[in-house]
Formats: sequence, structure tokens, C-alpha cells
Amino acid sequence: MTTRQKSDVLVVFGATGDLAHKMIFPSLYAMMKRGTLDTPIIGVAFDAWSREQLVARARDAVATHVDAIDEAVFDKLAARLSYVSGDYRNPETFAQLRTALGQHQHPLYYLAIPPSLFETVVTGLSTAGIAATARLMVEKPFGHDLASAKALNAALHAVFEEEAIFRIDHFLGKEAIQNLLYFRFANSFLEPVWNRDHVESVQITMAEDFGIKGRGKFYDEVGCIRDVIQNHLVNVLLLLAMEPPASSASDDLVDEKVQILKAMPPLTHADVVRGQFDGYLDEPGVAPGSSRETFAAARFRVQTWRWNSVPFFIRAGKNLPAHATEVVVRFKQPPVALFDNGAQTPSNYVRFRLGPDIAIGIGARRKLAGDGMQGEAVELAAVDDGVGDMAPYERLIGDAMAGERQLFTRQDAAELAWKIIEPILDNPAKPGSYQPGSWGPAEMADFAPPGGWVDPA
Ligand SMILES: NC(=O)C1=CN([C@@H]2O[C@H](COP(=O)(O)OP(=O)(O)OC[C@H]3O[C@@H](n4cnc5c(N)ncnc54)[C@H](OP(=O)(O)O)[C@@H]3O)[C@@H](O)[C@H]2O)C=CC1
Ligand SMILES: O=C1O[C@H](COP(=O)(O)O)[C@@H](O)[C@H](O)[C@H]1O
Repeated sequence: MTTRQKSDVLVVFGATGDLAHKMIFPSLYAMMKRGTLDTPIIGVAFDAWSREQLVARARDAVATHVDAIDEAVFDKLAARLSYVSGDYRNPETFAQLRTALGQHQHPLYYLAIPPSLFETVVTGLSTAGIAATARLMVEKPFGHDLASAKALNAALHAVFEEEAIFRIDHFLGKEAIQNLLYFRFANSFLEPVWNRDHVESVQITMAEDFGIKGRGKFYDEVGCIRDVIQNHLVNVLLLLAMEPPASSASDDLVDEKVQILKAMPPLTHADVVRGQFDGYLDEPGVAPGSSRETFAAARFRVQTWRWNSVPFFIRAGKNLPAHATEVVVRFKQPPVALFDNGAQTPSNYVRFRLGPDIAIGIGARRKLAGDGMQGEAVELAAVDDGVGDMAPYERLIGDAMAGERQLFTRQDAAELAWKIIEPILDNPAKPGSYQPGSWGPAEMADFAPPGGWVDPA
């Protein structure tokens, strides 16, 4: 299959599951509405459902996520749906799928299934002779540590070439995160100051004001560092730190990200604060006495000419006081404090609000009206209302079907990210406890970027 060839059928493994309900069907509906989906869609899962049951499930999924279903659009989606029922461990399931594919030669197989079944399905596709001219889209988590990520890559590569594999990190499909790349490299005014001469620190906060939403079993195996830092937030860091790519071609972009990953030394325990919210151990599915973190803050180093000595801090957690993902790039103080009676005033910054609301702000000081040279902090902000923005899964499914790899994680990048995080995974020490609605455990009092954390409003 050439890299430019469009997939001519979408096959969703896990069509009856939670992710399909929450993200995939609403995205397929949105694609249909936008006119960007014109292929058949085959769901494959264990439940002995009829096609009508799958259509009903898809309808429920869409109804849950849109204000009012456009019936004509949904009917077009429903008309494209078919269903193959069977166990992925049974070769007969793949024989049935081969029949269902009919004349279609270039499927996109979307693995929205438990990771323990990725290899089983890939082998099943290969044995049935329906893998050679196909693409594979793989859900997170992509491995549990470096060794498992490597093993998974080896299993996928036994059947699919790297160019045919699309590893999802839904953060990369977000409009605001694409804008990080755009804002940095579509403007020239940032470049002269975007380096260690001018930047004091970079901080990335992903705060969620809700808990683990009944996903105790999943979350307790994963924890905050694996769930969002190793993937989503390291990806944000890479977009902030990377050098300008030679072109916007996928491999040129990823090559620059990989250069940054190679320049980041593995974390040590001294680089990390872990926390667990009070009440976590009472959540269904959480192991008794679990030491899994629901909060983590980490200090990363990027040892390049541009960034050496600039700390990159990431913090993330459940049950924090706000729901916001935000980056603050803080610039150094002016060399001489001429005004404000010589006081060191908050310095300049660039703030990227990545979600749920979207904004870019530039922090500066201006003089207050009056006789004295006293000032105040102001922010020049561009706020995006998000109306009409493409949801990440819609963008990513569309890109994978088109063979567009820019927003997917390449094998080397996935493995390097694990290498950096690996030493701090699975710390048996008890994380510091924190009250739901606070900014993490007491240890955070001594763990902050120069100038302190900026708590998103
Ligand atoms: N749910 C979420 O919010 C998110 C999920 N993900 C990832 O997406 C993937 C799927 O997660 P999720 O939808 O929550 O999982 P679910 O457990 O809800 O769904 C699993 C799906 O796999 C099918 N399945 C499982 N075992 C078999 C089998 N042996 N043979 C045939 N079908 C089987 C199930 O079919 P059946 O129902 O018929 O038994 C079901 O359709 C995972 O990798 C997860 O990490 C990523 C981000 C968020
Ligand atoms: O992958 C995940 O992301 C969500 C947050 O995603 P967002 O797009 O809603 O910001 C997080 O809540 C979840 O724990 C994690 O698995």
C-alpha cells in the first residue's frame, strides 16, 4: 500500500466497547456530517450482536454526544455499518472478516481493544491473509514500560511495516496542541527569545477536578505518570522544545522530536513528587494499600544548545482544584529593575491554554496611570471559542485513513519516552497524600519552577 493510498474500509475491533461509544461513533458521525467518510465500516467484537444492535449502539453513542442528531446524516452512517461477531482468539473470526471485506483491498484496522489482545489480532489478520495491504491504528497504552513497548513493536512489525502503523495519542489530534507547533513556527518574533538566554523555565500543568470515574482497575495498573505524562504531556514538551523541522512532512517533524527525546536524560526519583488523593484506596477496583500515584510532578532536563539549564516541569493529577491543561513559558527578569521601586516584578511569559478552553496569552507589564513609575501585569490574549473545531478522534481517524502520519507516535519516539520515564515507574514508596481539591501533596511546597507554579484559573 502506498503512503498516499486512501483506506477503502474501516474495521473497528472493539466496536461494542467503551471507547467506541465515547469517541469512535461520535467521530464517525462527525466525519459523515463533514463529508469526509465514504467507506464501509465493519465492527468486530465478541458479543453475538446483530447489525441492528450495532446500529442502535452507534445511535446511542451519537445521541449522548451531540445536541440533536441529524437523522439524514445518521442514516448514511448506519447504512455503512456491518458487524462480525467472534472471539479474536479464534481464526474463524478472521475468516468471517475476510468475507466481510469483500473486494476491499486497503482496510484500516483500528484496535480499540485491551492491549493484551493487540498481538492476537495482528497475528489473526496475518494468518487470514488480510494484513498485507492494510494499515493498523493502535490505541494507548503503548506498552507498560520500555521492555513491553519494544516487545509490542516487535510483534506489530512482524506483520506491519512502521509506515502502516498509527499509534494514537489523542492529545496530538487536539486543535490547541497543533497550534503550539503553528504558533512557534509561523511567527518569527518568538524565535530570538525561545532559548536558554531568555527563558527561565517551562511548566506544563494538566489538572483535572474529578477523580478516576470508576476506572479503578485500569487506573491502579497505570497511575498518573503512565496515563498522561509519558505520552500526552511529554508530547507537549516536545512541541515546545523541538527545533524547526526541515519541512512539515511527518518524518521531518518526528525527527526533530526524537532529537529532543535523545537529549533528555532519564528521570531520577529526586526529579519527581508523587501524590495520591485521600479516598483513592476506597475506590472500587483499587488494590488494598496501593501505592499508585494519582498526582505527579516531574522536572525534566533538555540538554541541547537551546535549552541546557532551563528546567521543564510537568505536573498532572486527579481531583485537583481546576480542570485545565496549560503551559507557561516564563522569561527571565529584565537585567536591571528600573521601575516599581526596584522590586522584582513578575516577568514576561507566554501562556498556552490547551484545554478544555483554548487561549494563547502573552504576559507583560505596563505603567499604571499616575506620577510614579509603577506598573501592573497585563496579558494580551487570543481566545479561541472552539466552535466547529474538529475533535481529536475525528481528525486522527481521518488522518490514518488518508495515510497521514504526522499526528501519530513513531516507534523510536515511543520507546525513547519510556526510556526517560522508566527509572521512576513503579516506585513502591507510598506517595504523599493530598486532599481532593488541593494542588497535590505537602512535598510540592519545595518542588517548583523558579518563580513558582502558575495555577490555572
Ligand atoms: N475507554 C476509554 O476512555 C479509553 C480507552 N482507551 C483504550 O482503548 C482500548 C479499548 O478500551 P475500552 O473501549 O475502554 O475497552 P472495553 O473493555 O470497553 O471494550 C473492549 C472491546 O474489545 C472486545 N473484546 C475484548 N476481548 C475480546 C475477544 N477475546 N474477542 C473479541 N472481542 C473482544 C469487546 O467486545 P465485547 O464487548 O463484545 O466483549 C469490546 O468491544 C484500550 O486499549 C484502552 O486502553 C484509550 C483511551 C480512553
Ligand atoms: O488519556 C487520557 O486522557 C484523559 C484526558 O483527556 P482530555 O482530552 O479529556 O483532556 C484523562 O482524563 C484520562 O485519565 C487519560 O486516560
